[in-house]
Amino acid sequence: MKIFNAPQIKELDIYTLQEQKITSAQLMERAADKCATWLRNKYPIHTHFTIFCGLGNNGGDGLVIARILLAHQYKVTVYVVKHSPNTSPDFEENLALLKDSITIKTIISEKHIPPIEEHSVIIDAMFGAGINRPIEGVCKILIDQINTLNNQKVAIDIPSGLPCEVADFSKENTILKANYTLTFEAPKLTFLLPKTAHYVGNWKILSIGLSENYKQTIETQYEYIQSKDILKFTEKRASFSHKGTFGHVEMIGGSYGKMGAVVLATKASLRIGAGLATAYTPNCGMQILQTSVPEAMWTGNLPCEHFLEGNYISTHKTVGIGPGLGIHPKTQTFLHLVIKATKTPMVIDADAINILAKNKEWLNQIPKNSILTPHPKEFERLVGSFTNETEKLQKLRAFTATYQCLVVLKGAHTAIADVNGTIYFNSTGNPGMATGGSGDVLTGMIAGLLAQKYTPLQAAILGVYLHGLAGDLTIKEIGMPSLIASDLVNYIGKATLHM
Ligand SMILES: NC(=O)C1=CN([C@@H]2O[C@H](COP(=O)(O)OP(=O)(O)OC[C@H]3O[C@@H](n4cnc5c(N)ncnc54)[C@H](OP(=O)(O)O)[C@@H]3O)[C@@H](O)[C@H]2O)[C@H](O)CC1
Ligand SMILES: [K+]
Repeated sequence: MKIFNAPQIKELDIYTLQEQKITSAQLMERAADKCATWLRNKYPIHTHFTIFCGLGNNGGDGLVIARILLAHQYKVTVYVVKHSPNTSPDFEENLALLKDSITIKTIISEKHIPPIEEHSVIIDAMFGAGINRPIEGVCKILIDQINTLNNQKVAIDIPSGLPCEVADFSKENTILKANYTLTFEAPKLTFLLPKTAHYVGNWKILSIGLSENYKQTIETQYEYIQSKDILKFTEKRASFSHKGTFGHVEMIGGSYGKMGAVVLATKASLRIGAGLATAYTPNCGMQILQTSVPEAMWTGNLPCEHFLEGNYISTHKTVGIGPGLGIHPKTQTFLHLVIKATKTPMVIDADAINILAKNKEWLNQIPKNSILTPHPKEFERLVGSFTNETEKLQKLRAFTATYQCLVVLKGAHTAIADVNGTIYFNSTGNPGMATGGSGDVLTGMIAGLLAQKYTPLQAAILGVYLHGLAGDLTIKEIGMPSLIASDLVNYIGKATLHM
């Protein structure tokens, strides 16, 4: 699903009105009706709503929602925050319609800000996608006050003050903190970024029937990955397949005391469907690997006992490297040899990333279209520090362009940055997955998919999506705090049933 910025949403609106031969007021009615339906399903009939409306179309949505809720016997109080002489035509039209049903109160200055009933649900329809500068004056005072209240707060389209994309003013801006956000058609970029996501609460996408034809023509820098995006490229197995059909993963890593990471990654590569897997570890890993993953083969390189060192000869398998690797100087040299000897895309994780961060001149030598899977701290080691989300995304794009690789930046809504600059955000996963070994499982899954001849972008997207889904399925059974990385491996199979 594409993620649009504010000008793109406007374009899409205008095209939709022409294509469907409807007025903007009819589109507003459709959008507000979706919100009202959601509210009616969630809140029982005696619920009181306090709706704060701005003067543009977000405010117009609020007025229509009020009209619909009133018609369904809800108790509704509406305030229009009059911060400017300008109003939108659809706001005016709906203000006139609502005036027939209730008295609408106006907030012009601080003294008009009302006390709010303790159990009233606050609907935020002050500013939506049209926000273009910091909020000041009476709106700021009102939002600051609302943010101190424990009432449930439902934002329409976007919490007031939050831009669709990160803007220069978002850092010091006043933003309403919602429990729920009912957003139209597609999520906004700021819903997916760590510094701004907490304003949005639980968000729901409400489809308002914008032109699918026109969406196809809009080029976006961001996408949101859902199950239907995955289904486009997953492949069924042909009847006459054999284990060679599904590739051979070579999982390189491990050091004394950190062998579990390779166990998890190797198992995950097999669970996601690689035909064969070989774990490549120091000698101290041989018995551990052979016992805990009997399906995999083992190889090492004498005389490395506790960490990998020495020579490396490629056997042209699909390489994943990093889990449990350590950063011993001899291991660093070994990693350089692996990178130079490997000619096809590889998965680079954990200490392999940390070693590259110490030896940046080697980055130019990694095979084209390789996939690096850093967590935020590892990413920072690679690209240097960043002060805000815009800078982080810029650095992410610059990195993939410079080194012609993909980056999987792990976290809530893991971001997959393609070589061409598109960034895909994941929709699966949960905080229970913030646990040791979770990343090693992901490395194994992506390597296993690469071995099965998915393209690097497909392998990264599919691996991240299914990894998150395995986590979501796990917590349904055992809860979040109990989730450990081995559970993720065990639930890969169930996750793939959704493909
Ligand atoms: N396709 C859709 O998604 C649909 C969305 N709808 C709703 O429409 C809004 C967007 O409406 P819009 O009128 O464009 O914008 P807003 O209501 O968010 O803002 C109105 C004006 O407010 C001014 N503004 C901006 N920032 C500030 C500020 N900090 N302080 C004061 N005023 C501000 C600005 O006008 P200026 O001329 O003053 O610059 C805005 O234009 C969308 O979010 C949905 O809720 C439709 O209802 C259906 C289709
Ligand atoms: K809003």
